[in-house]
Amino acid sequence: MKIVCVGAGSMAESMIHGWINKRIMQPEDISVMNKSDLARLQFLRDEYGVNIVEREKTELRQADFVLLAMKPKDVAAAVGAIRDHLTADTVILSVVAGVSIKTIQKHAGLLPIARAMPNTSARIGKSATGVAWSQQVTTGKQHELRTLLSSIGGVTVVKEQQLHAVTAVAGSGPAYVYYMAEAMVDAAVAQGLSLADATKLVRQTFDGAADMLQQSDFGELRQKVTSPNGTTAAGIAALESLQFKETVNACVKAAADRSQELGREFD
Ligand SMILES: NC(=O)C1=CN([C@@H]2O[C@H](COP(=O)(O)OP(=O)(O)OC[C@H]3O[C@@H](n4cnc5c(N)ncnc54)[C@H](OP(=O)(O)O)[C@@H]3O)[C@@H](O)[C@H]2O)C=CC1
Ligand SMILES: O=C(O)[C@@H]1CCC=N1
Repeated sequence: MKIVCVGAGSMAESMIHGWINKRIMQPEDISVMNKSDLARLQFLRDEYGVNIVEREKTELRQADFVLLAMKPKDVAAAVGAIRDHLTADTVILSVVAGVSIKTIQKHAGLLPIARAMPNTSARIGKSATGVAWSQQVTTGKQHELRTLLSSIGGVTVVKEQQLHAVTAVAGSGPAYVYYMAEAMVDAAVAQGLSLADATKLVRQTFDGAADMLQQSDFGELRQKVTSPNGTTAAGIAALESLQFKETVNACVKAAADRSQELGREFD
């Protein structure tokens, strides 16, 4: 299997790292290209052993999958520059937020398109990825896609329209978790801990809780920590009085709305 990554930023790197780490892909079967940043391509070549797409772009003709990993605003130009080098059975795998299969086909022609929404935990094989594909993607290619995506984490097949929600909760999700971790460190420092101790304690708390989340119901886990009239109950009451769940709902809704908006803006 050969893959060309069009767009070589943080998402492409996370996926490349995951594929190579899990030995799903050999580095020599992966090629990278971007708009102008040659130093970035050279870094990826030196770090992972991948190829840089040559001026003639022959790598594209040989590709089974072409990963689109640029910002939504750059899709039209990027696809325009590669479309004449693609064959009819190249599958385009887009991780671009918001931009629909229909829009990509408008630029690329009626090729098989898959849209996936991974997150940066792909780097350590722990992405939460949602995926949808067009009817042109054959059963064999669907199987290869699942192999590719499951090598970077868990895969959930959804309807294309549901990718906005997947993006809002799982694509952007790691950033919310990091933000919560930052807030907990700040709060711990305000309660008298050193920054180093606060950071160590919060890191370990997230690590343990993330493992526990795999084993039981979320609400049950919370109940087990919460003694009647104890410290956790006091903390959760403060979160409730400040409408924490409503705040999280507003956060996920804003991200999903932005995903829809990006889709409209770059159609
Ligand atoms: N970061 C994340 O957590 C996630 C991101 N995504 C999606 O992945 C996509 C990429 O995000 P991310 O990796 O963070 O972005 P980056 O800004 O890190 O990388 C964008 C890449 O696109 C390249 N590019 C821009 N224009 C073109 C072009 N015309 N032809 C070829 N390459 C081009 C840039 O090249 P150059 O530097 O030369 O301009 C750069 O390599 C986005 O659409 C985002 O929605 C999806 C899931 C998670
Ligand atoms: O912020 C973004 O637009 C991208 C999509 C999901 C994560 N990062």
